Order: sequence, then C-alpha cells, then structure tokens
Amino acid sequence: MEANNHRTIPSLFDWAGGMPVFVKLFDQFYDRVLADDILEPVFKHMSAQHREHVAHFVAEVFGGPKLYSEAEGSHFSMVQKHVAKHLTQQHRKRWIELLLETADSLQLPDDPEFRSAFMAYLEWGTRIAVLNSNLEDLDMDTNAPMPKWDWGVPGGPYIG
Ligand code: HEM
Repeated sequence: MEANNHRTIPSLFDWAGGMPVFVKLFDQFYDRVLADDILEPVFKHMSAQHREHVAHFVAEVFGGPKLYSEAEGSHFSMVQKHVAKHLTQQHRKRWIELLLETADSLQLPDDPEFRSAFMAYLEWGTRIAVLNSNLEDLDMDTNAPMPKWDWGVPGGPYIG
C-alpha cells in the first residue's frame, strides 16, 4: 500500500480481490480457452500447472506475493515459453476477449480505473507475447526483473 495526500492506494492485486480471484480467473479462463476453436490448438498441450502459473505471474506483476518468481519461473522463463509458438493477432484478440468475459462473469471490479489498468496490461503483455512467439531464439537477459503494473494515469481506484 502506498500513501498519497488523501488516501491509501491499494495495489491492483488487492483491489482485484487477492490471490483467490486470480487463481479462479485463470482457471475459468483456460476452461474457455480449451472450448474455443481458435485457441484450443495453441493450448491443448499445456501443463497441468499452466493455469496456476499464469495466475501467479499476473498476480505478482499487479503487486501480489512473489509466488511465480520465487518458486515457479522468472520473467525470462515466461518470455521463453512463448518463443517459436507463432501466435497471430487472431490468437491474441481472442485471448483478451475470453479473459475479459471471464473477468465479467466473476465480477472482478469494473470501475473505469481498474479496468483501464487491467486492459493496458493485457494489451502490452499480449502484444509482447505475439512478438516473442515469432522469434526462433531469444536474446534476453536471463535475470531480467519481473514487470510491475500499476494504476497509470487515473492513479487509483474509482472514488466517485
Ligand atoms: C499478458 C499476457 C500473457 C501472460 C502474462 C502470459 C503468461 C504466461 C506464462 C506465465 C507462461 C508459462 C506458464 C508455465 O510456467 O507453465 C505462459 C506460457 C504460454 N503462453 Fe502465455 N501469457 C500471455 C499471453 C499469451 C497469449 C496471448 C498467448 C496465445 C494466444 C499465450 C500462449 C502461451 C503458450 C502457448 C504458452 C506455453 C504453454 C505450454 O507450456 O505449452 N500467452 N504464458
């Protein structure tokens, strides 16, 4: 938590509802992915831990505990997982569409401030995934830090 002049600003992680929300979001998201004609072929061989790893990764980026980077992977290993997967804009757009549908169905906070930060991260992260997926080799610092995402211009959640 970070103080500003008038209020305490929660992390995106706390505002979304903490780890159970991230785990449920990605669990239900990948159920939708596996039922989707465009994305099923991309994810049909994913590991049993994939859902939880992605949940932990995004939770950590949003200010949650370091479960991913301390026990499951690193920013480098996450980027590497996408290399040579040859993802397209069609894959990327459907990925975002299904994640937003899942977020709505789980009633994640829908204030304009949270959703704009969430959307900005999804645009950024998925576009990087597509770029990396069209590389055959990765030239990246293996110790690169985990990304961090925050509220951006709105600066904090909706206060009316
Ligand atoms: C914000 C955007 C994204 C994040 C944070 C993200 C995160 C991750 C993470 C953490 C892993 C590693 C999972 C593990 O350790 O088991 C992974 C793997 C993977 N991701 Fe992403 N990803 C993103 C976007 C995408 C998109 C848009 C696609 C395709 C439509 C995609 C396809 C894959 C695939 C195919 C793998 C490898 C799965 C396997 O193990 O077979 N990712 N991603």
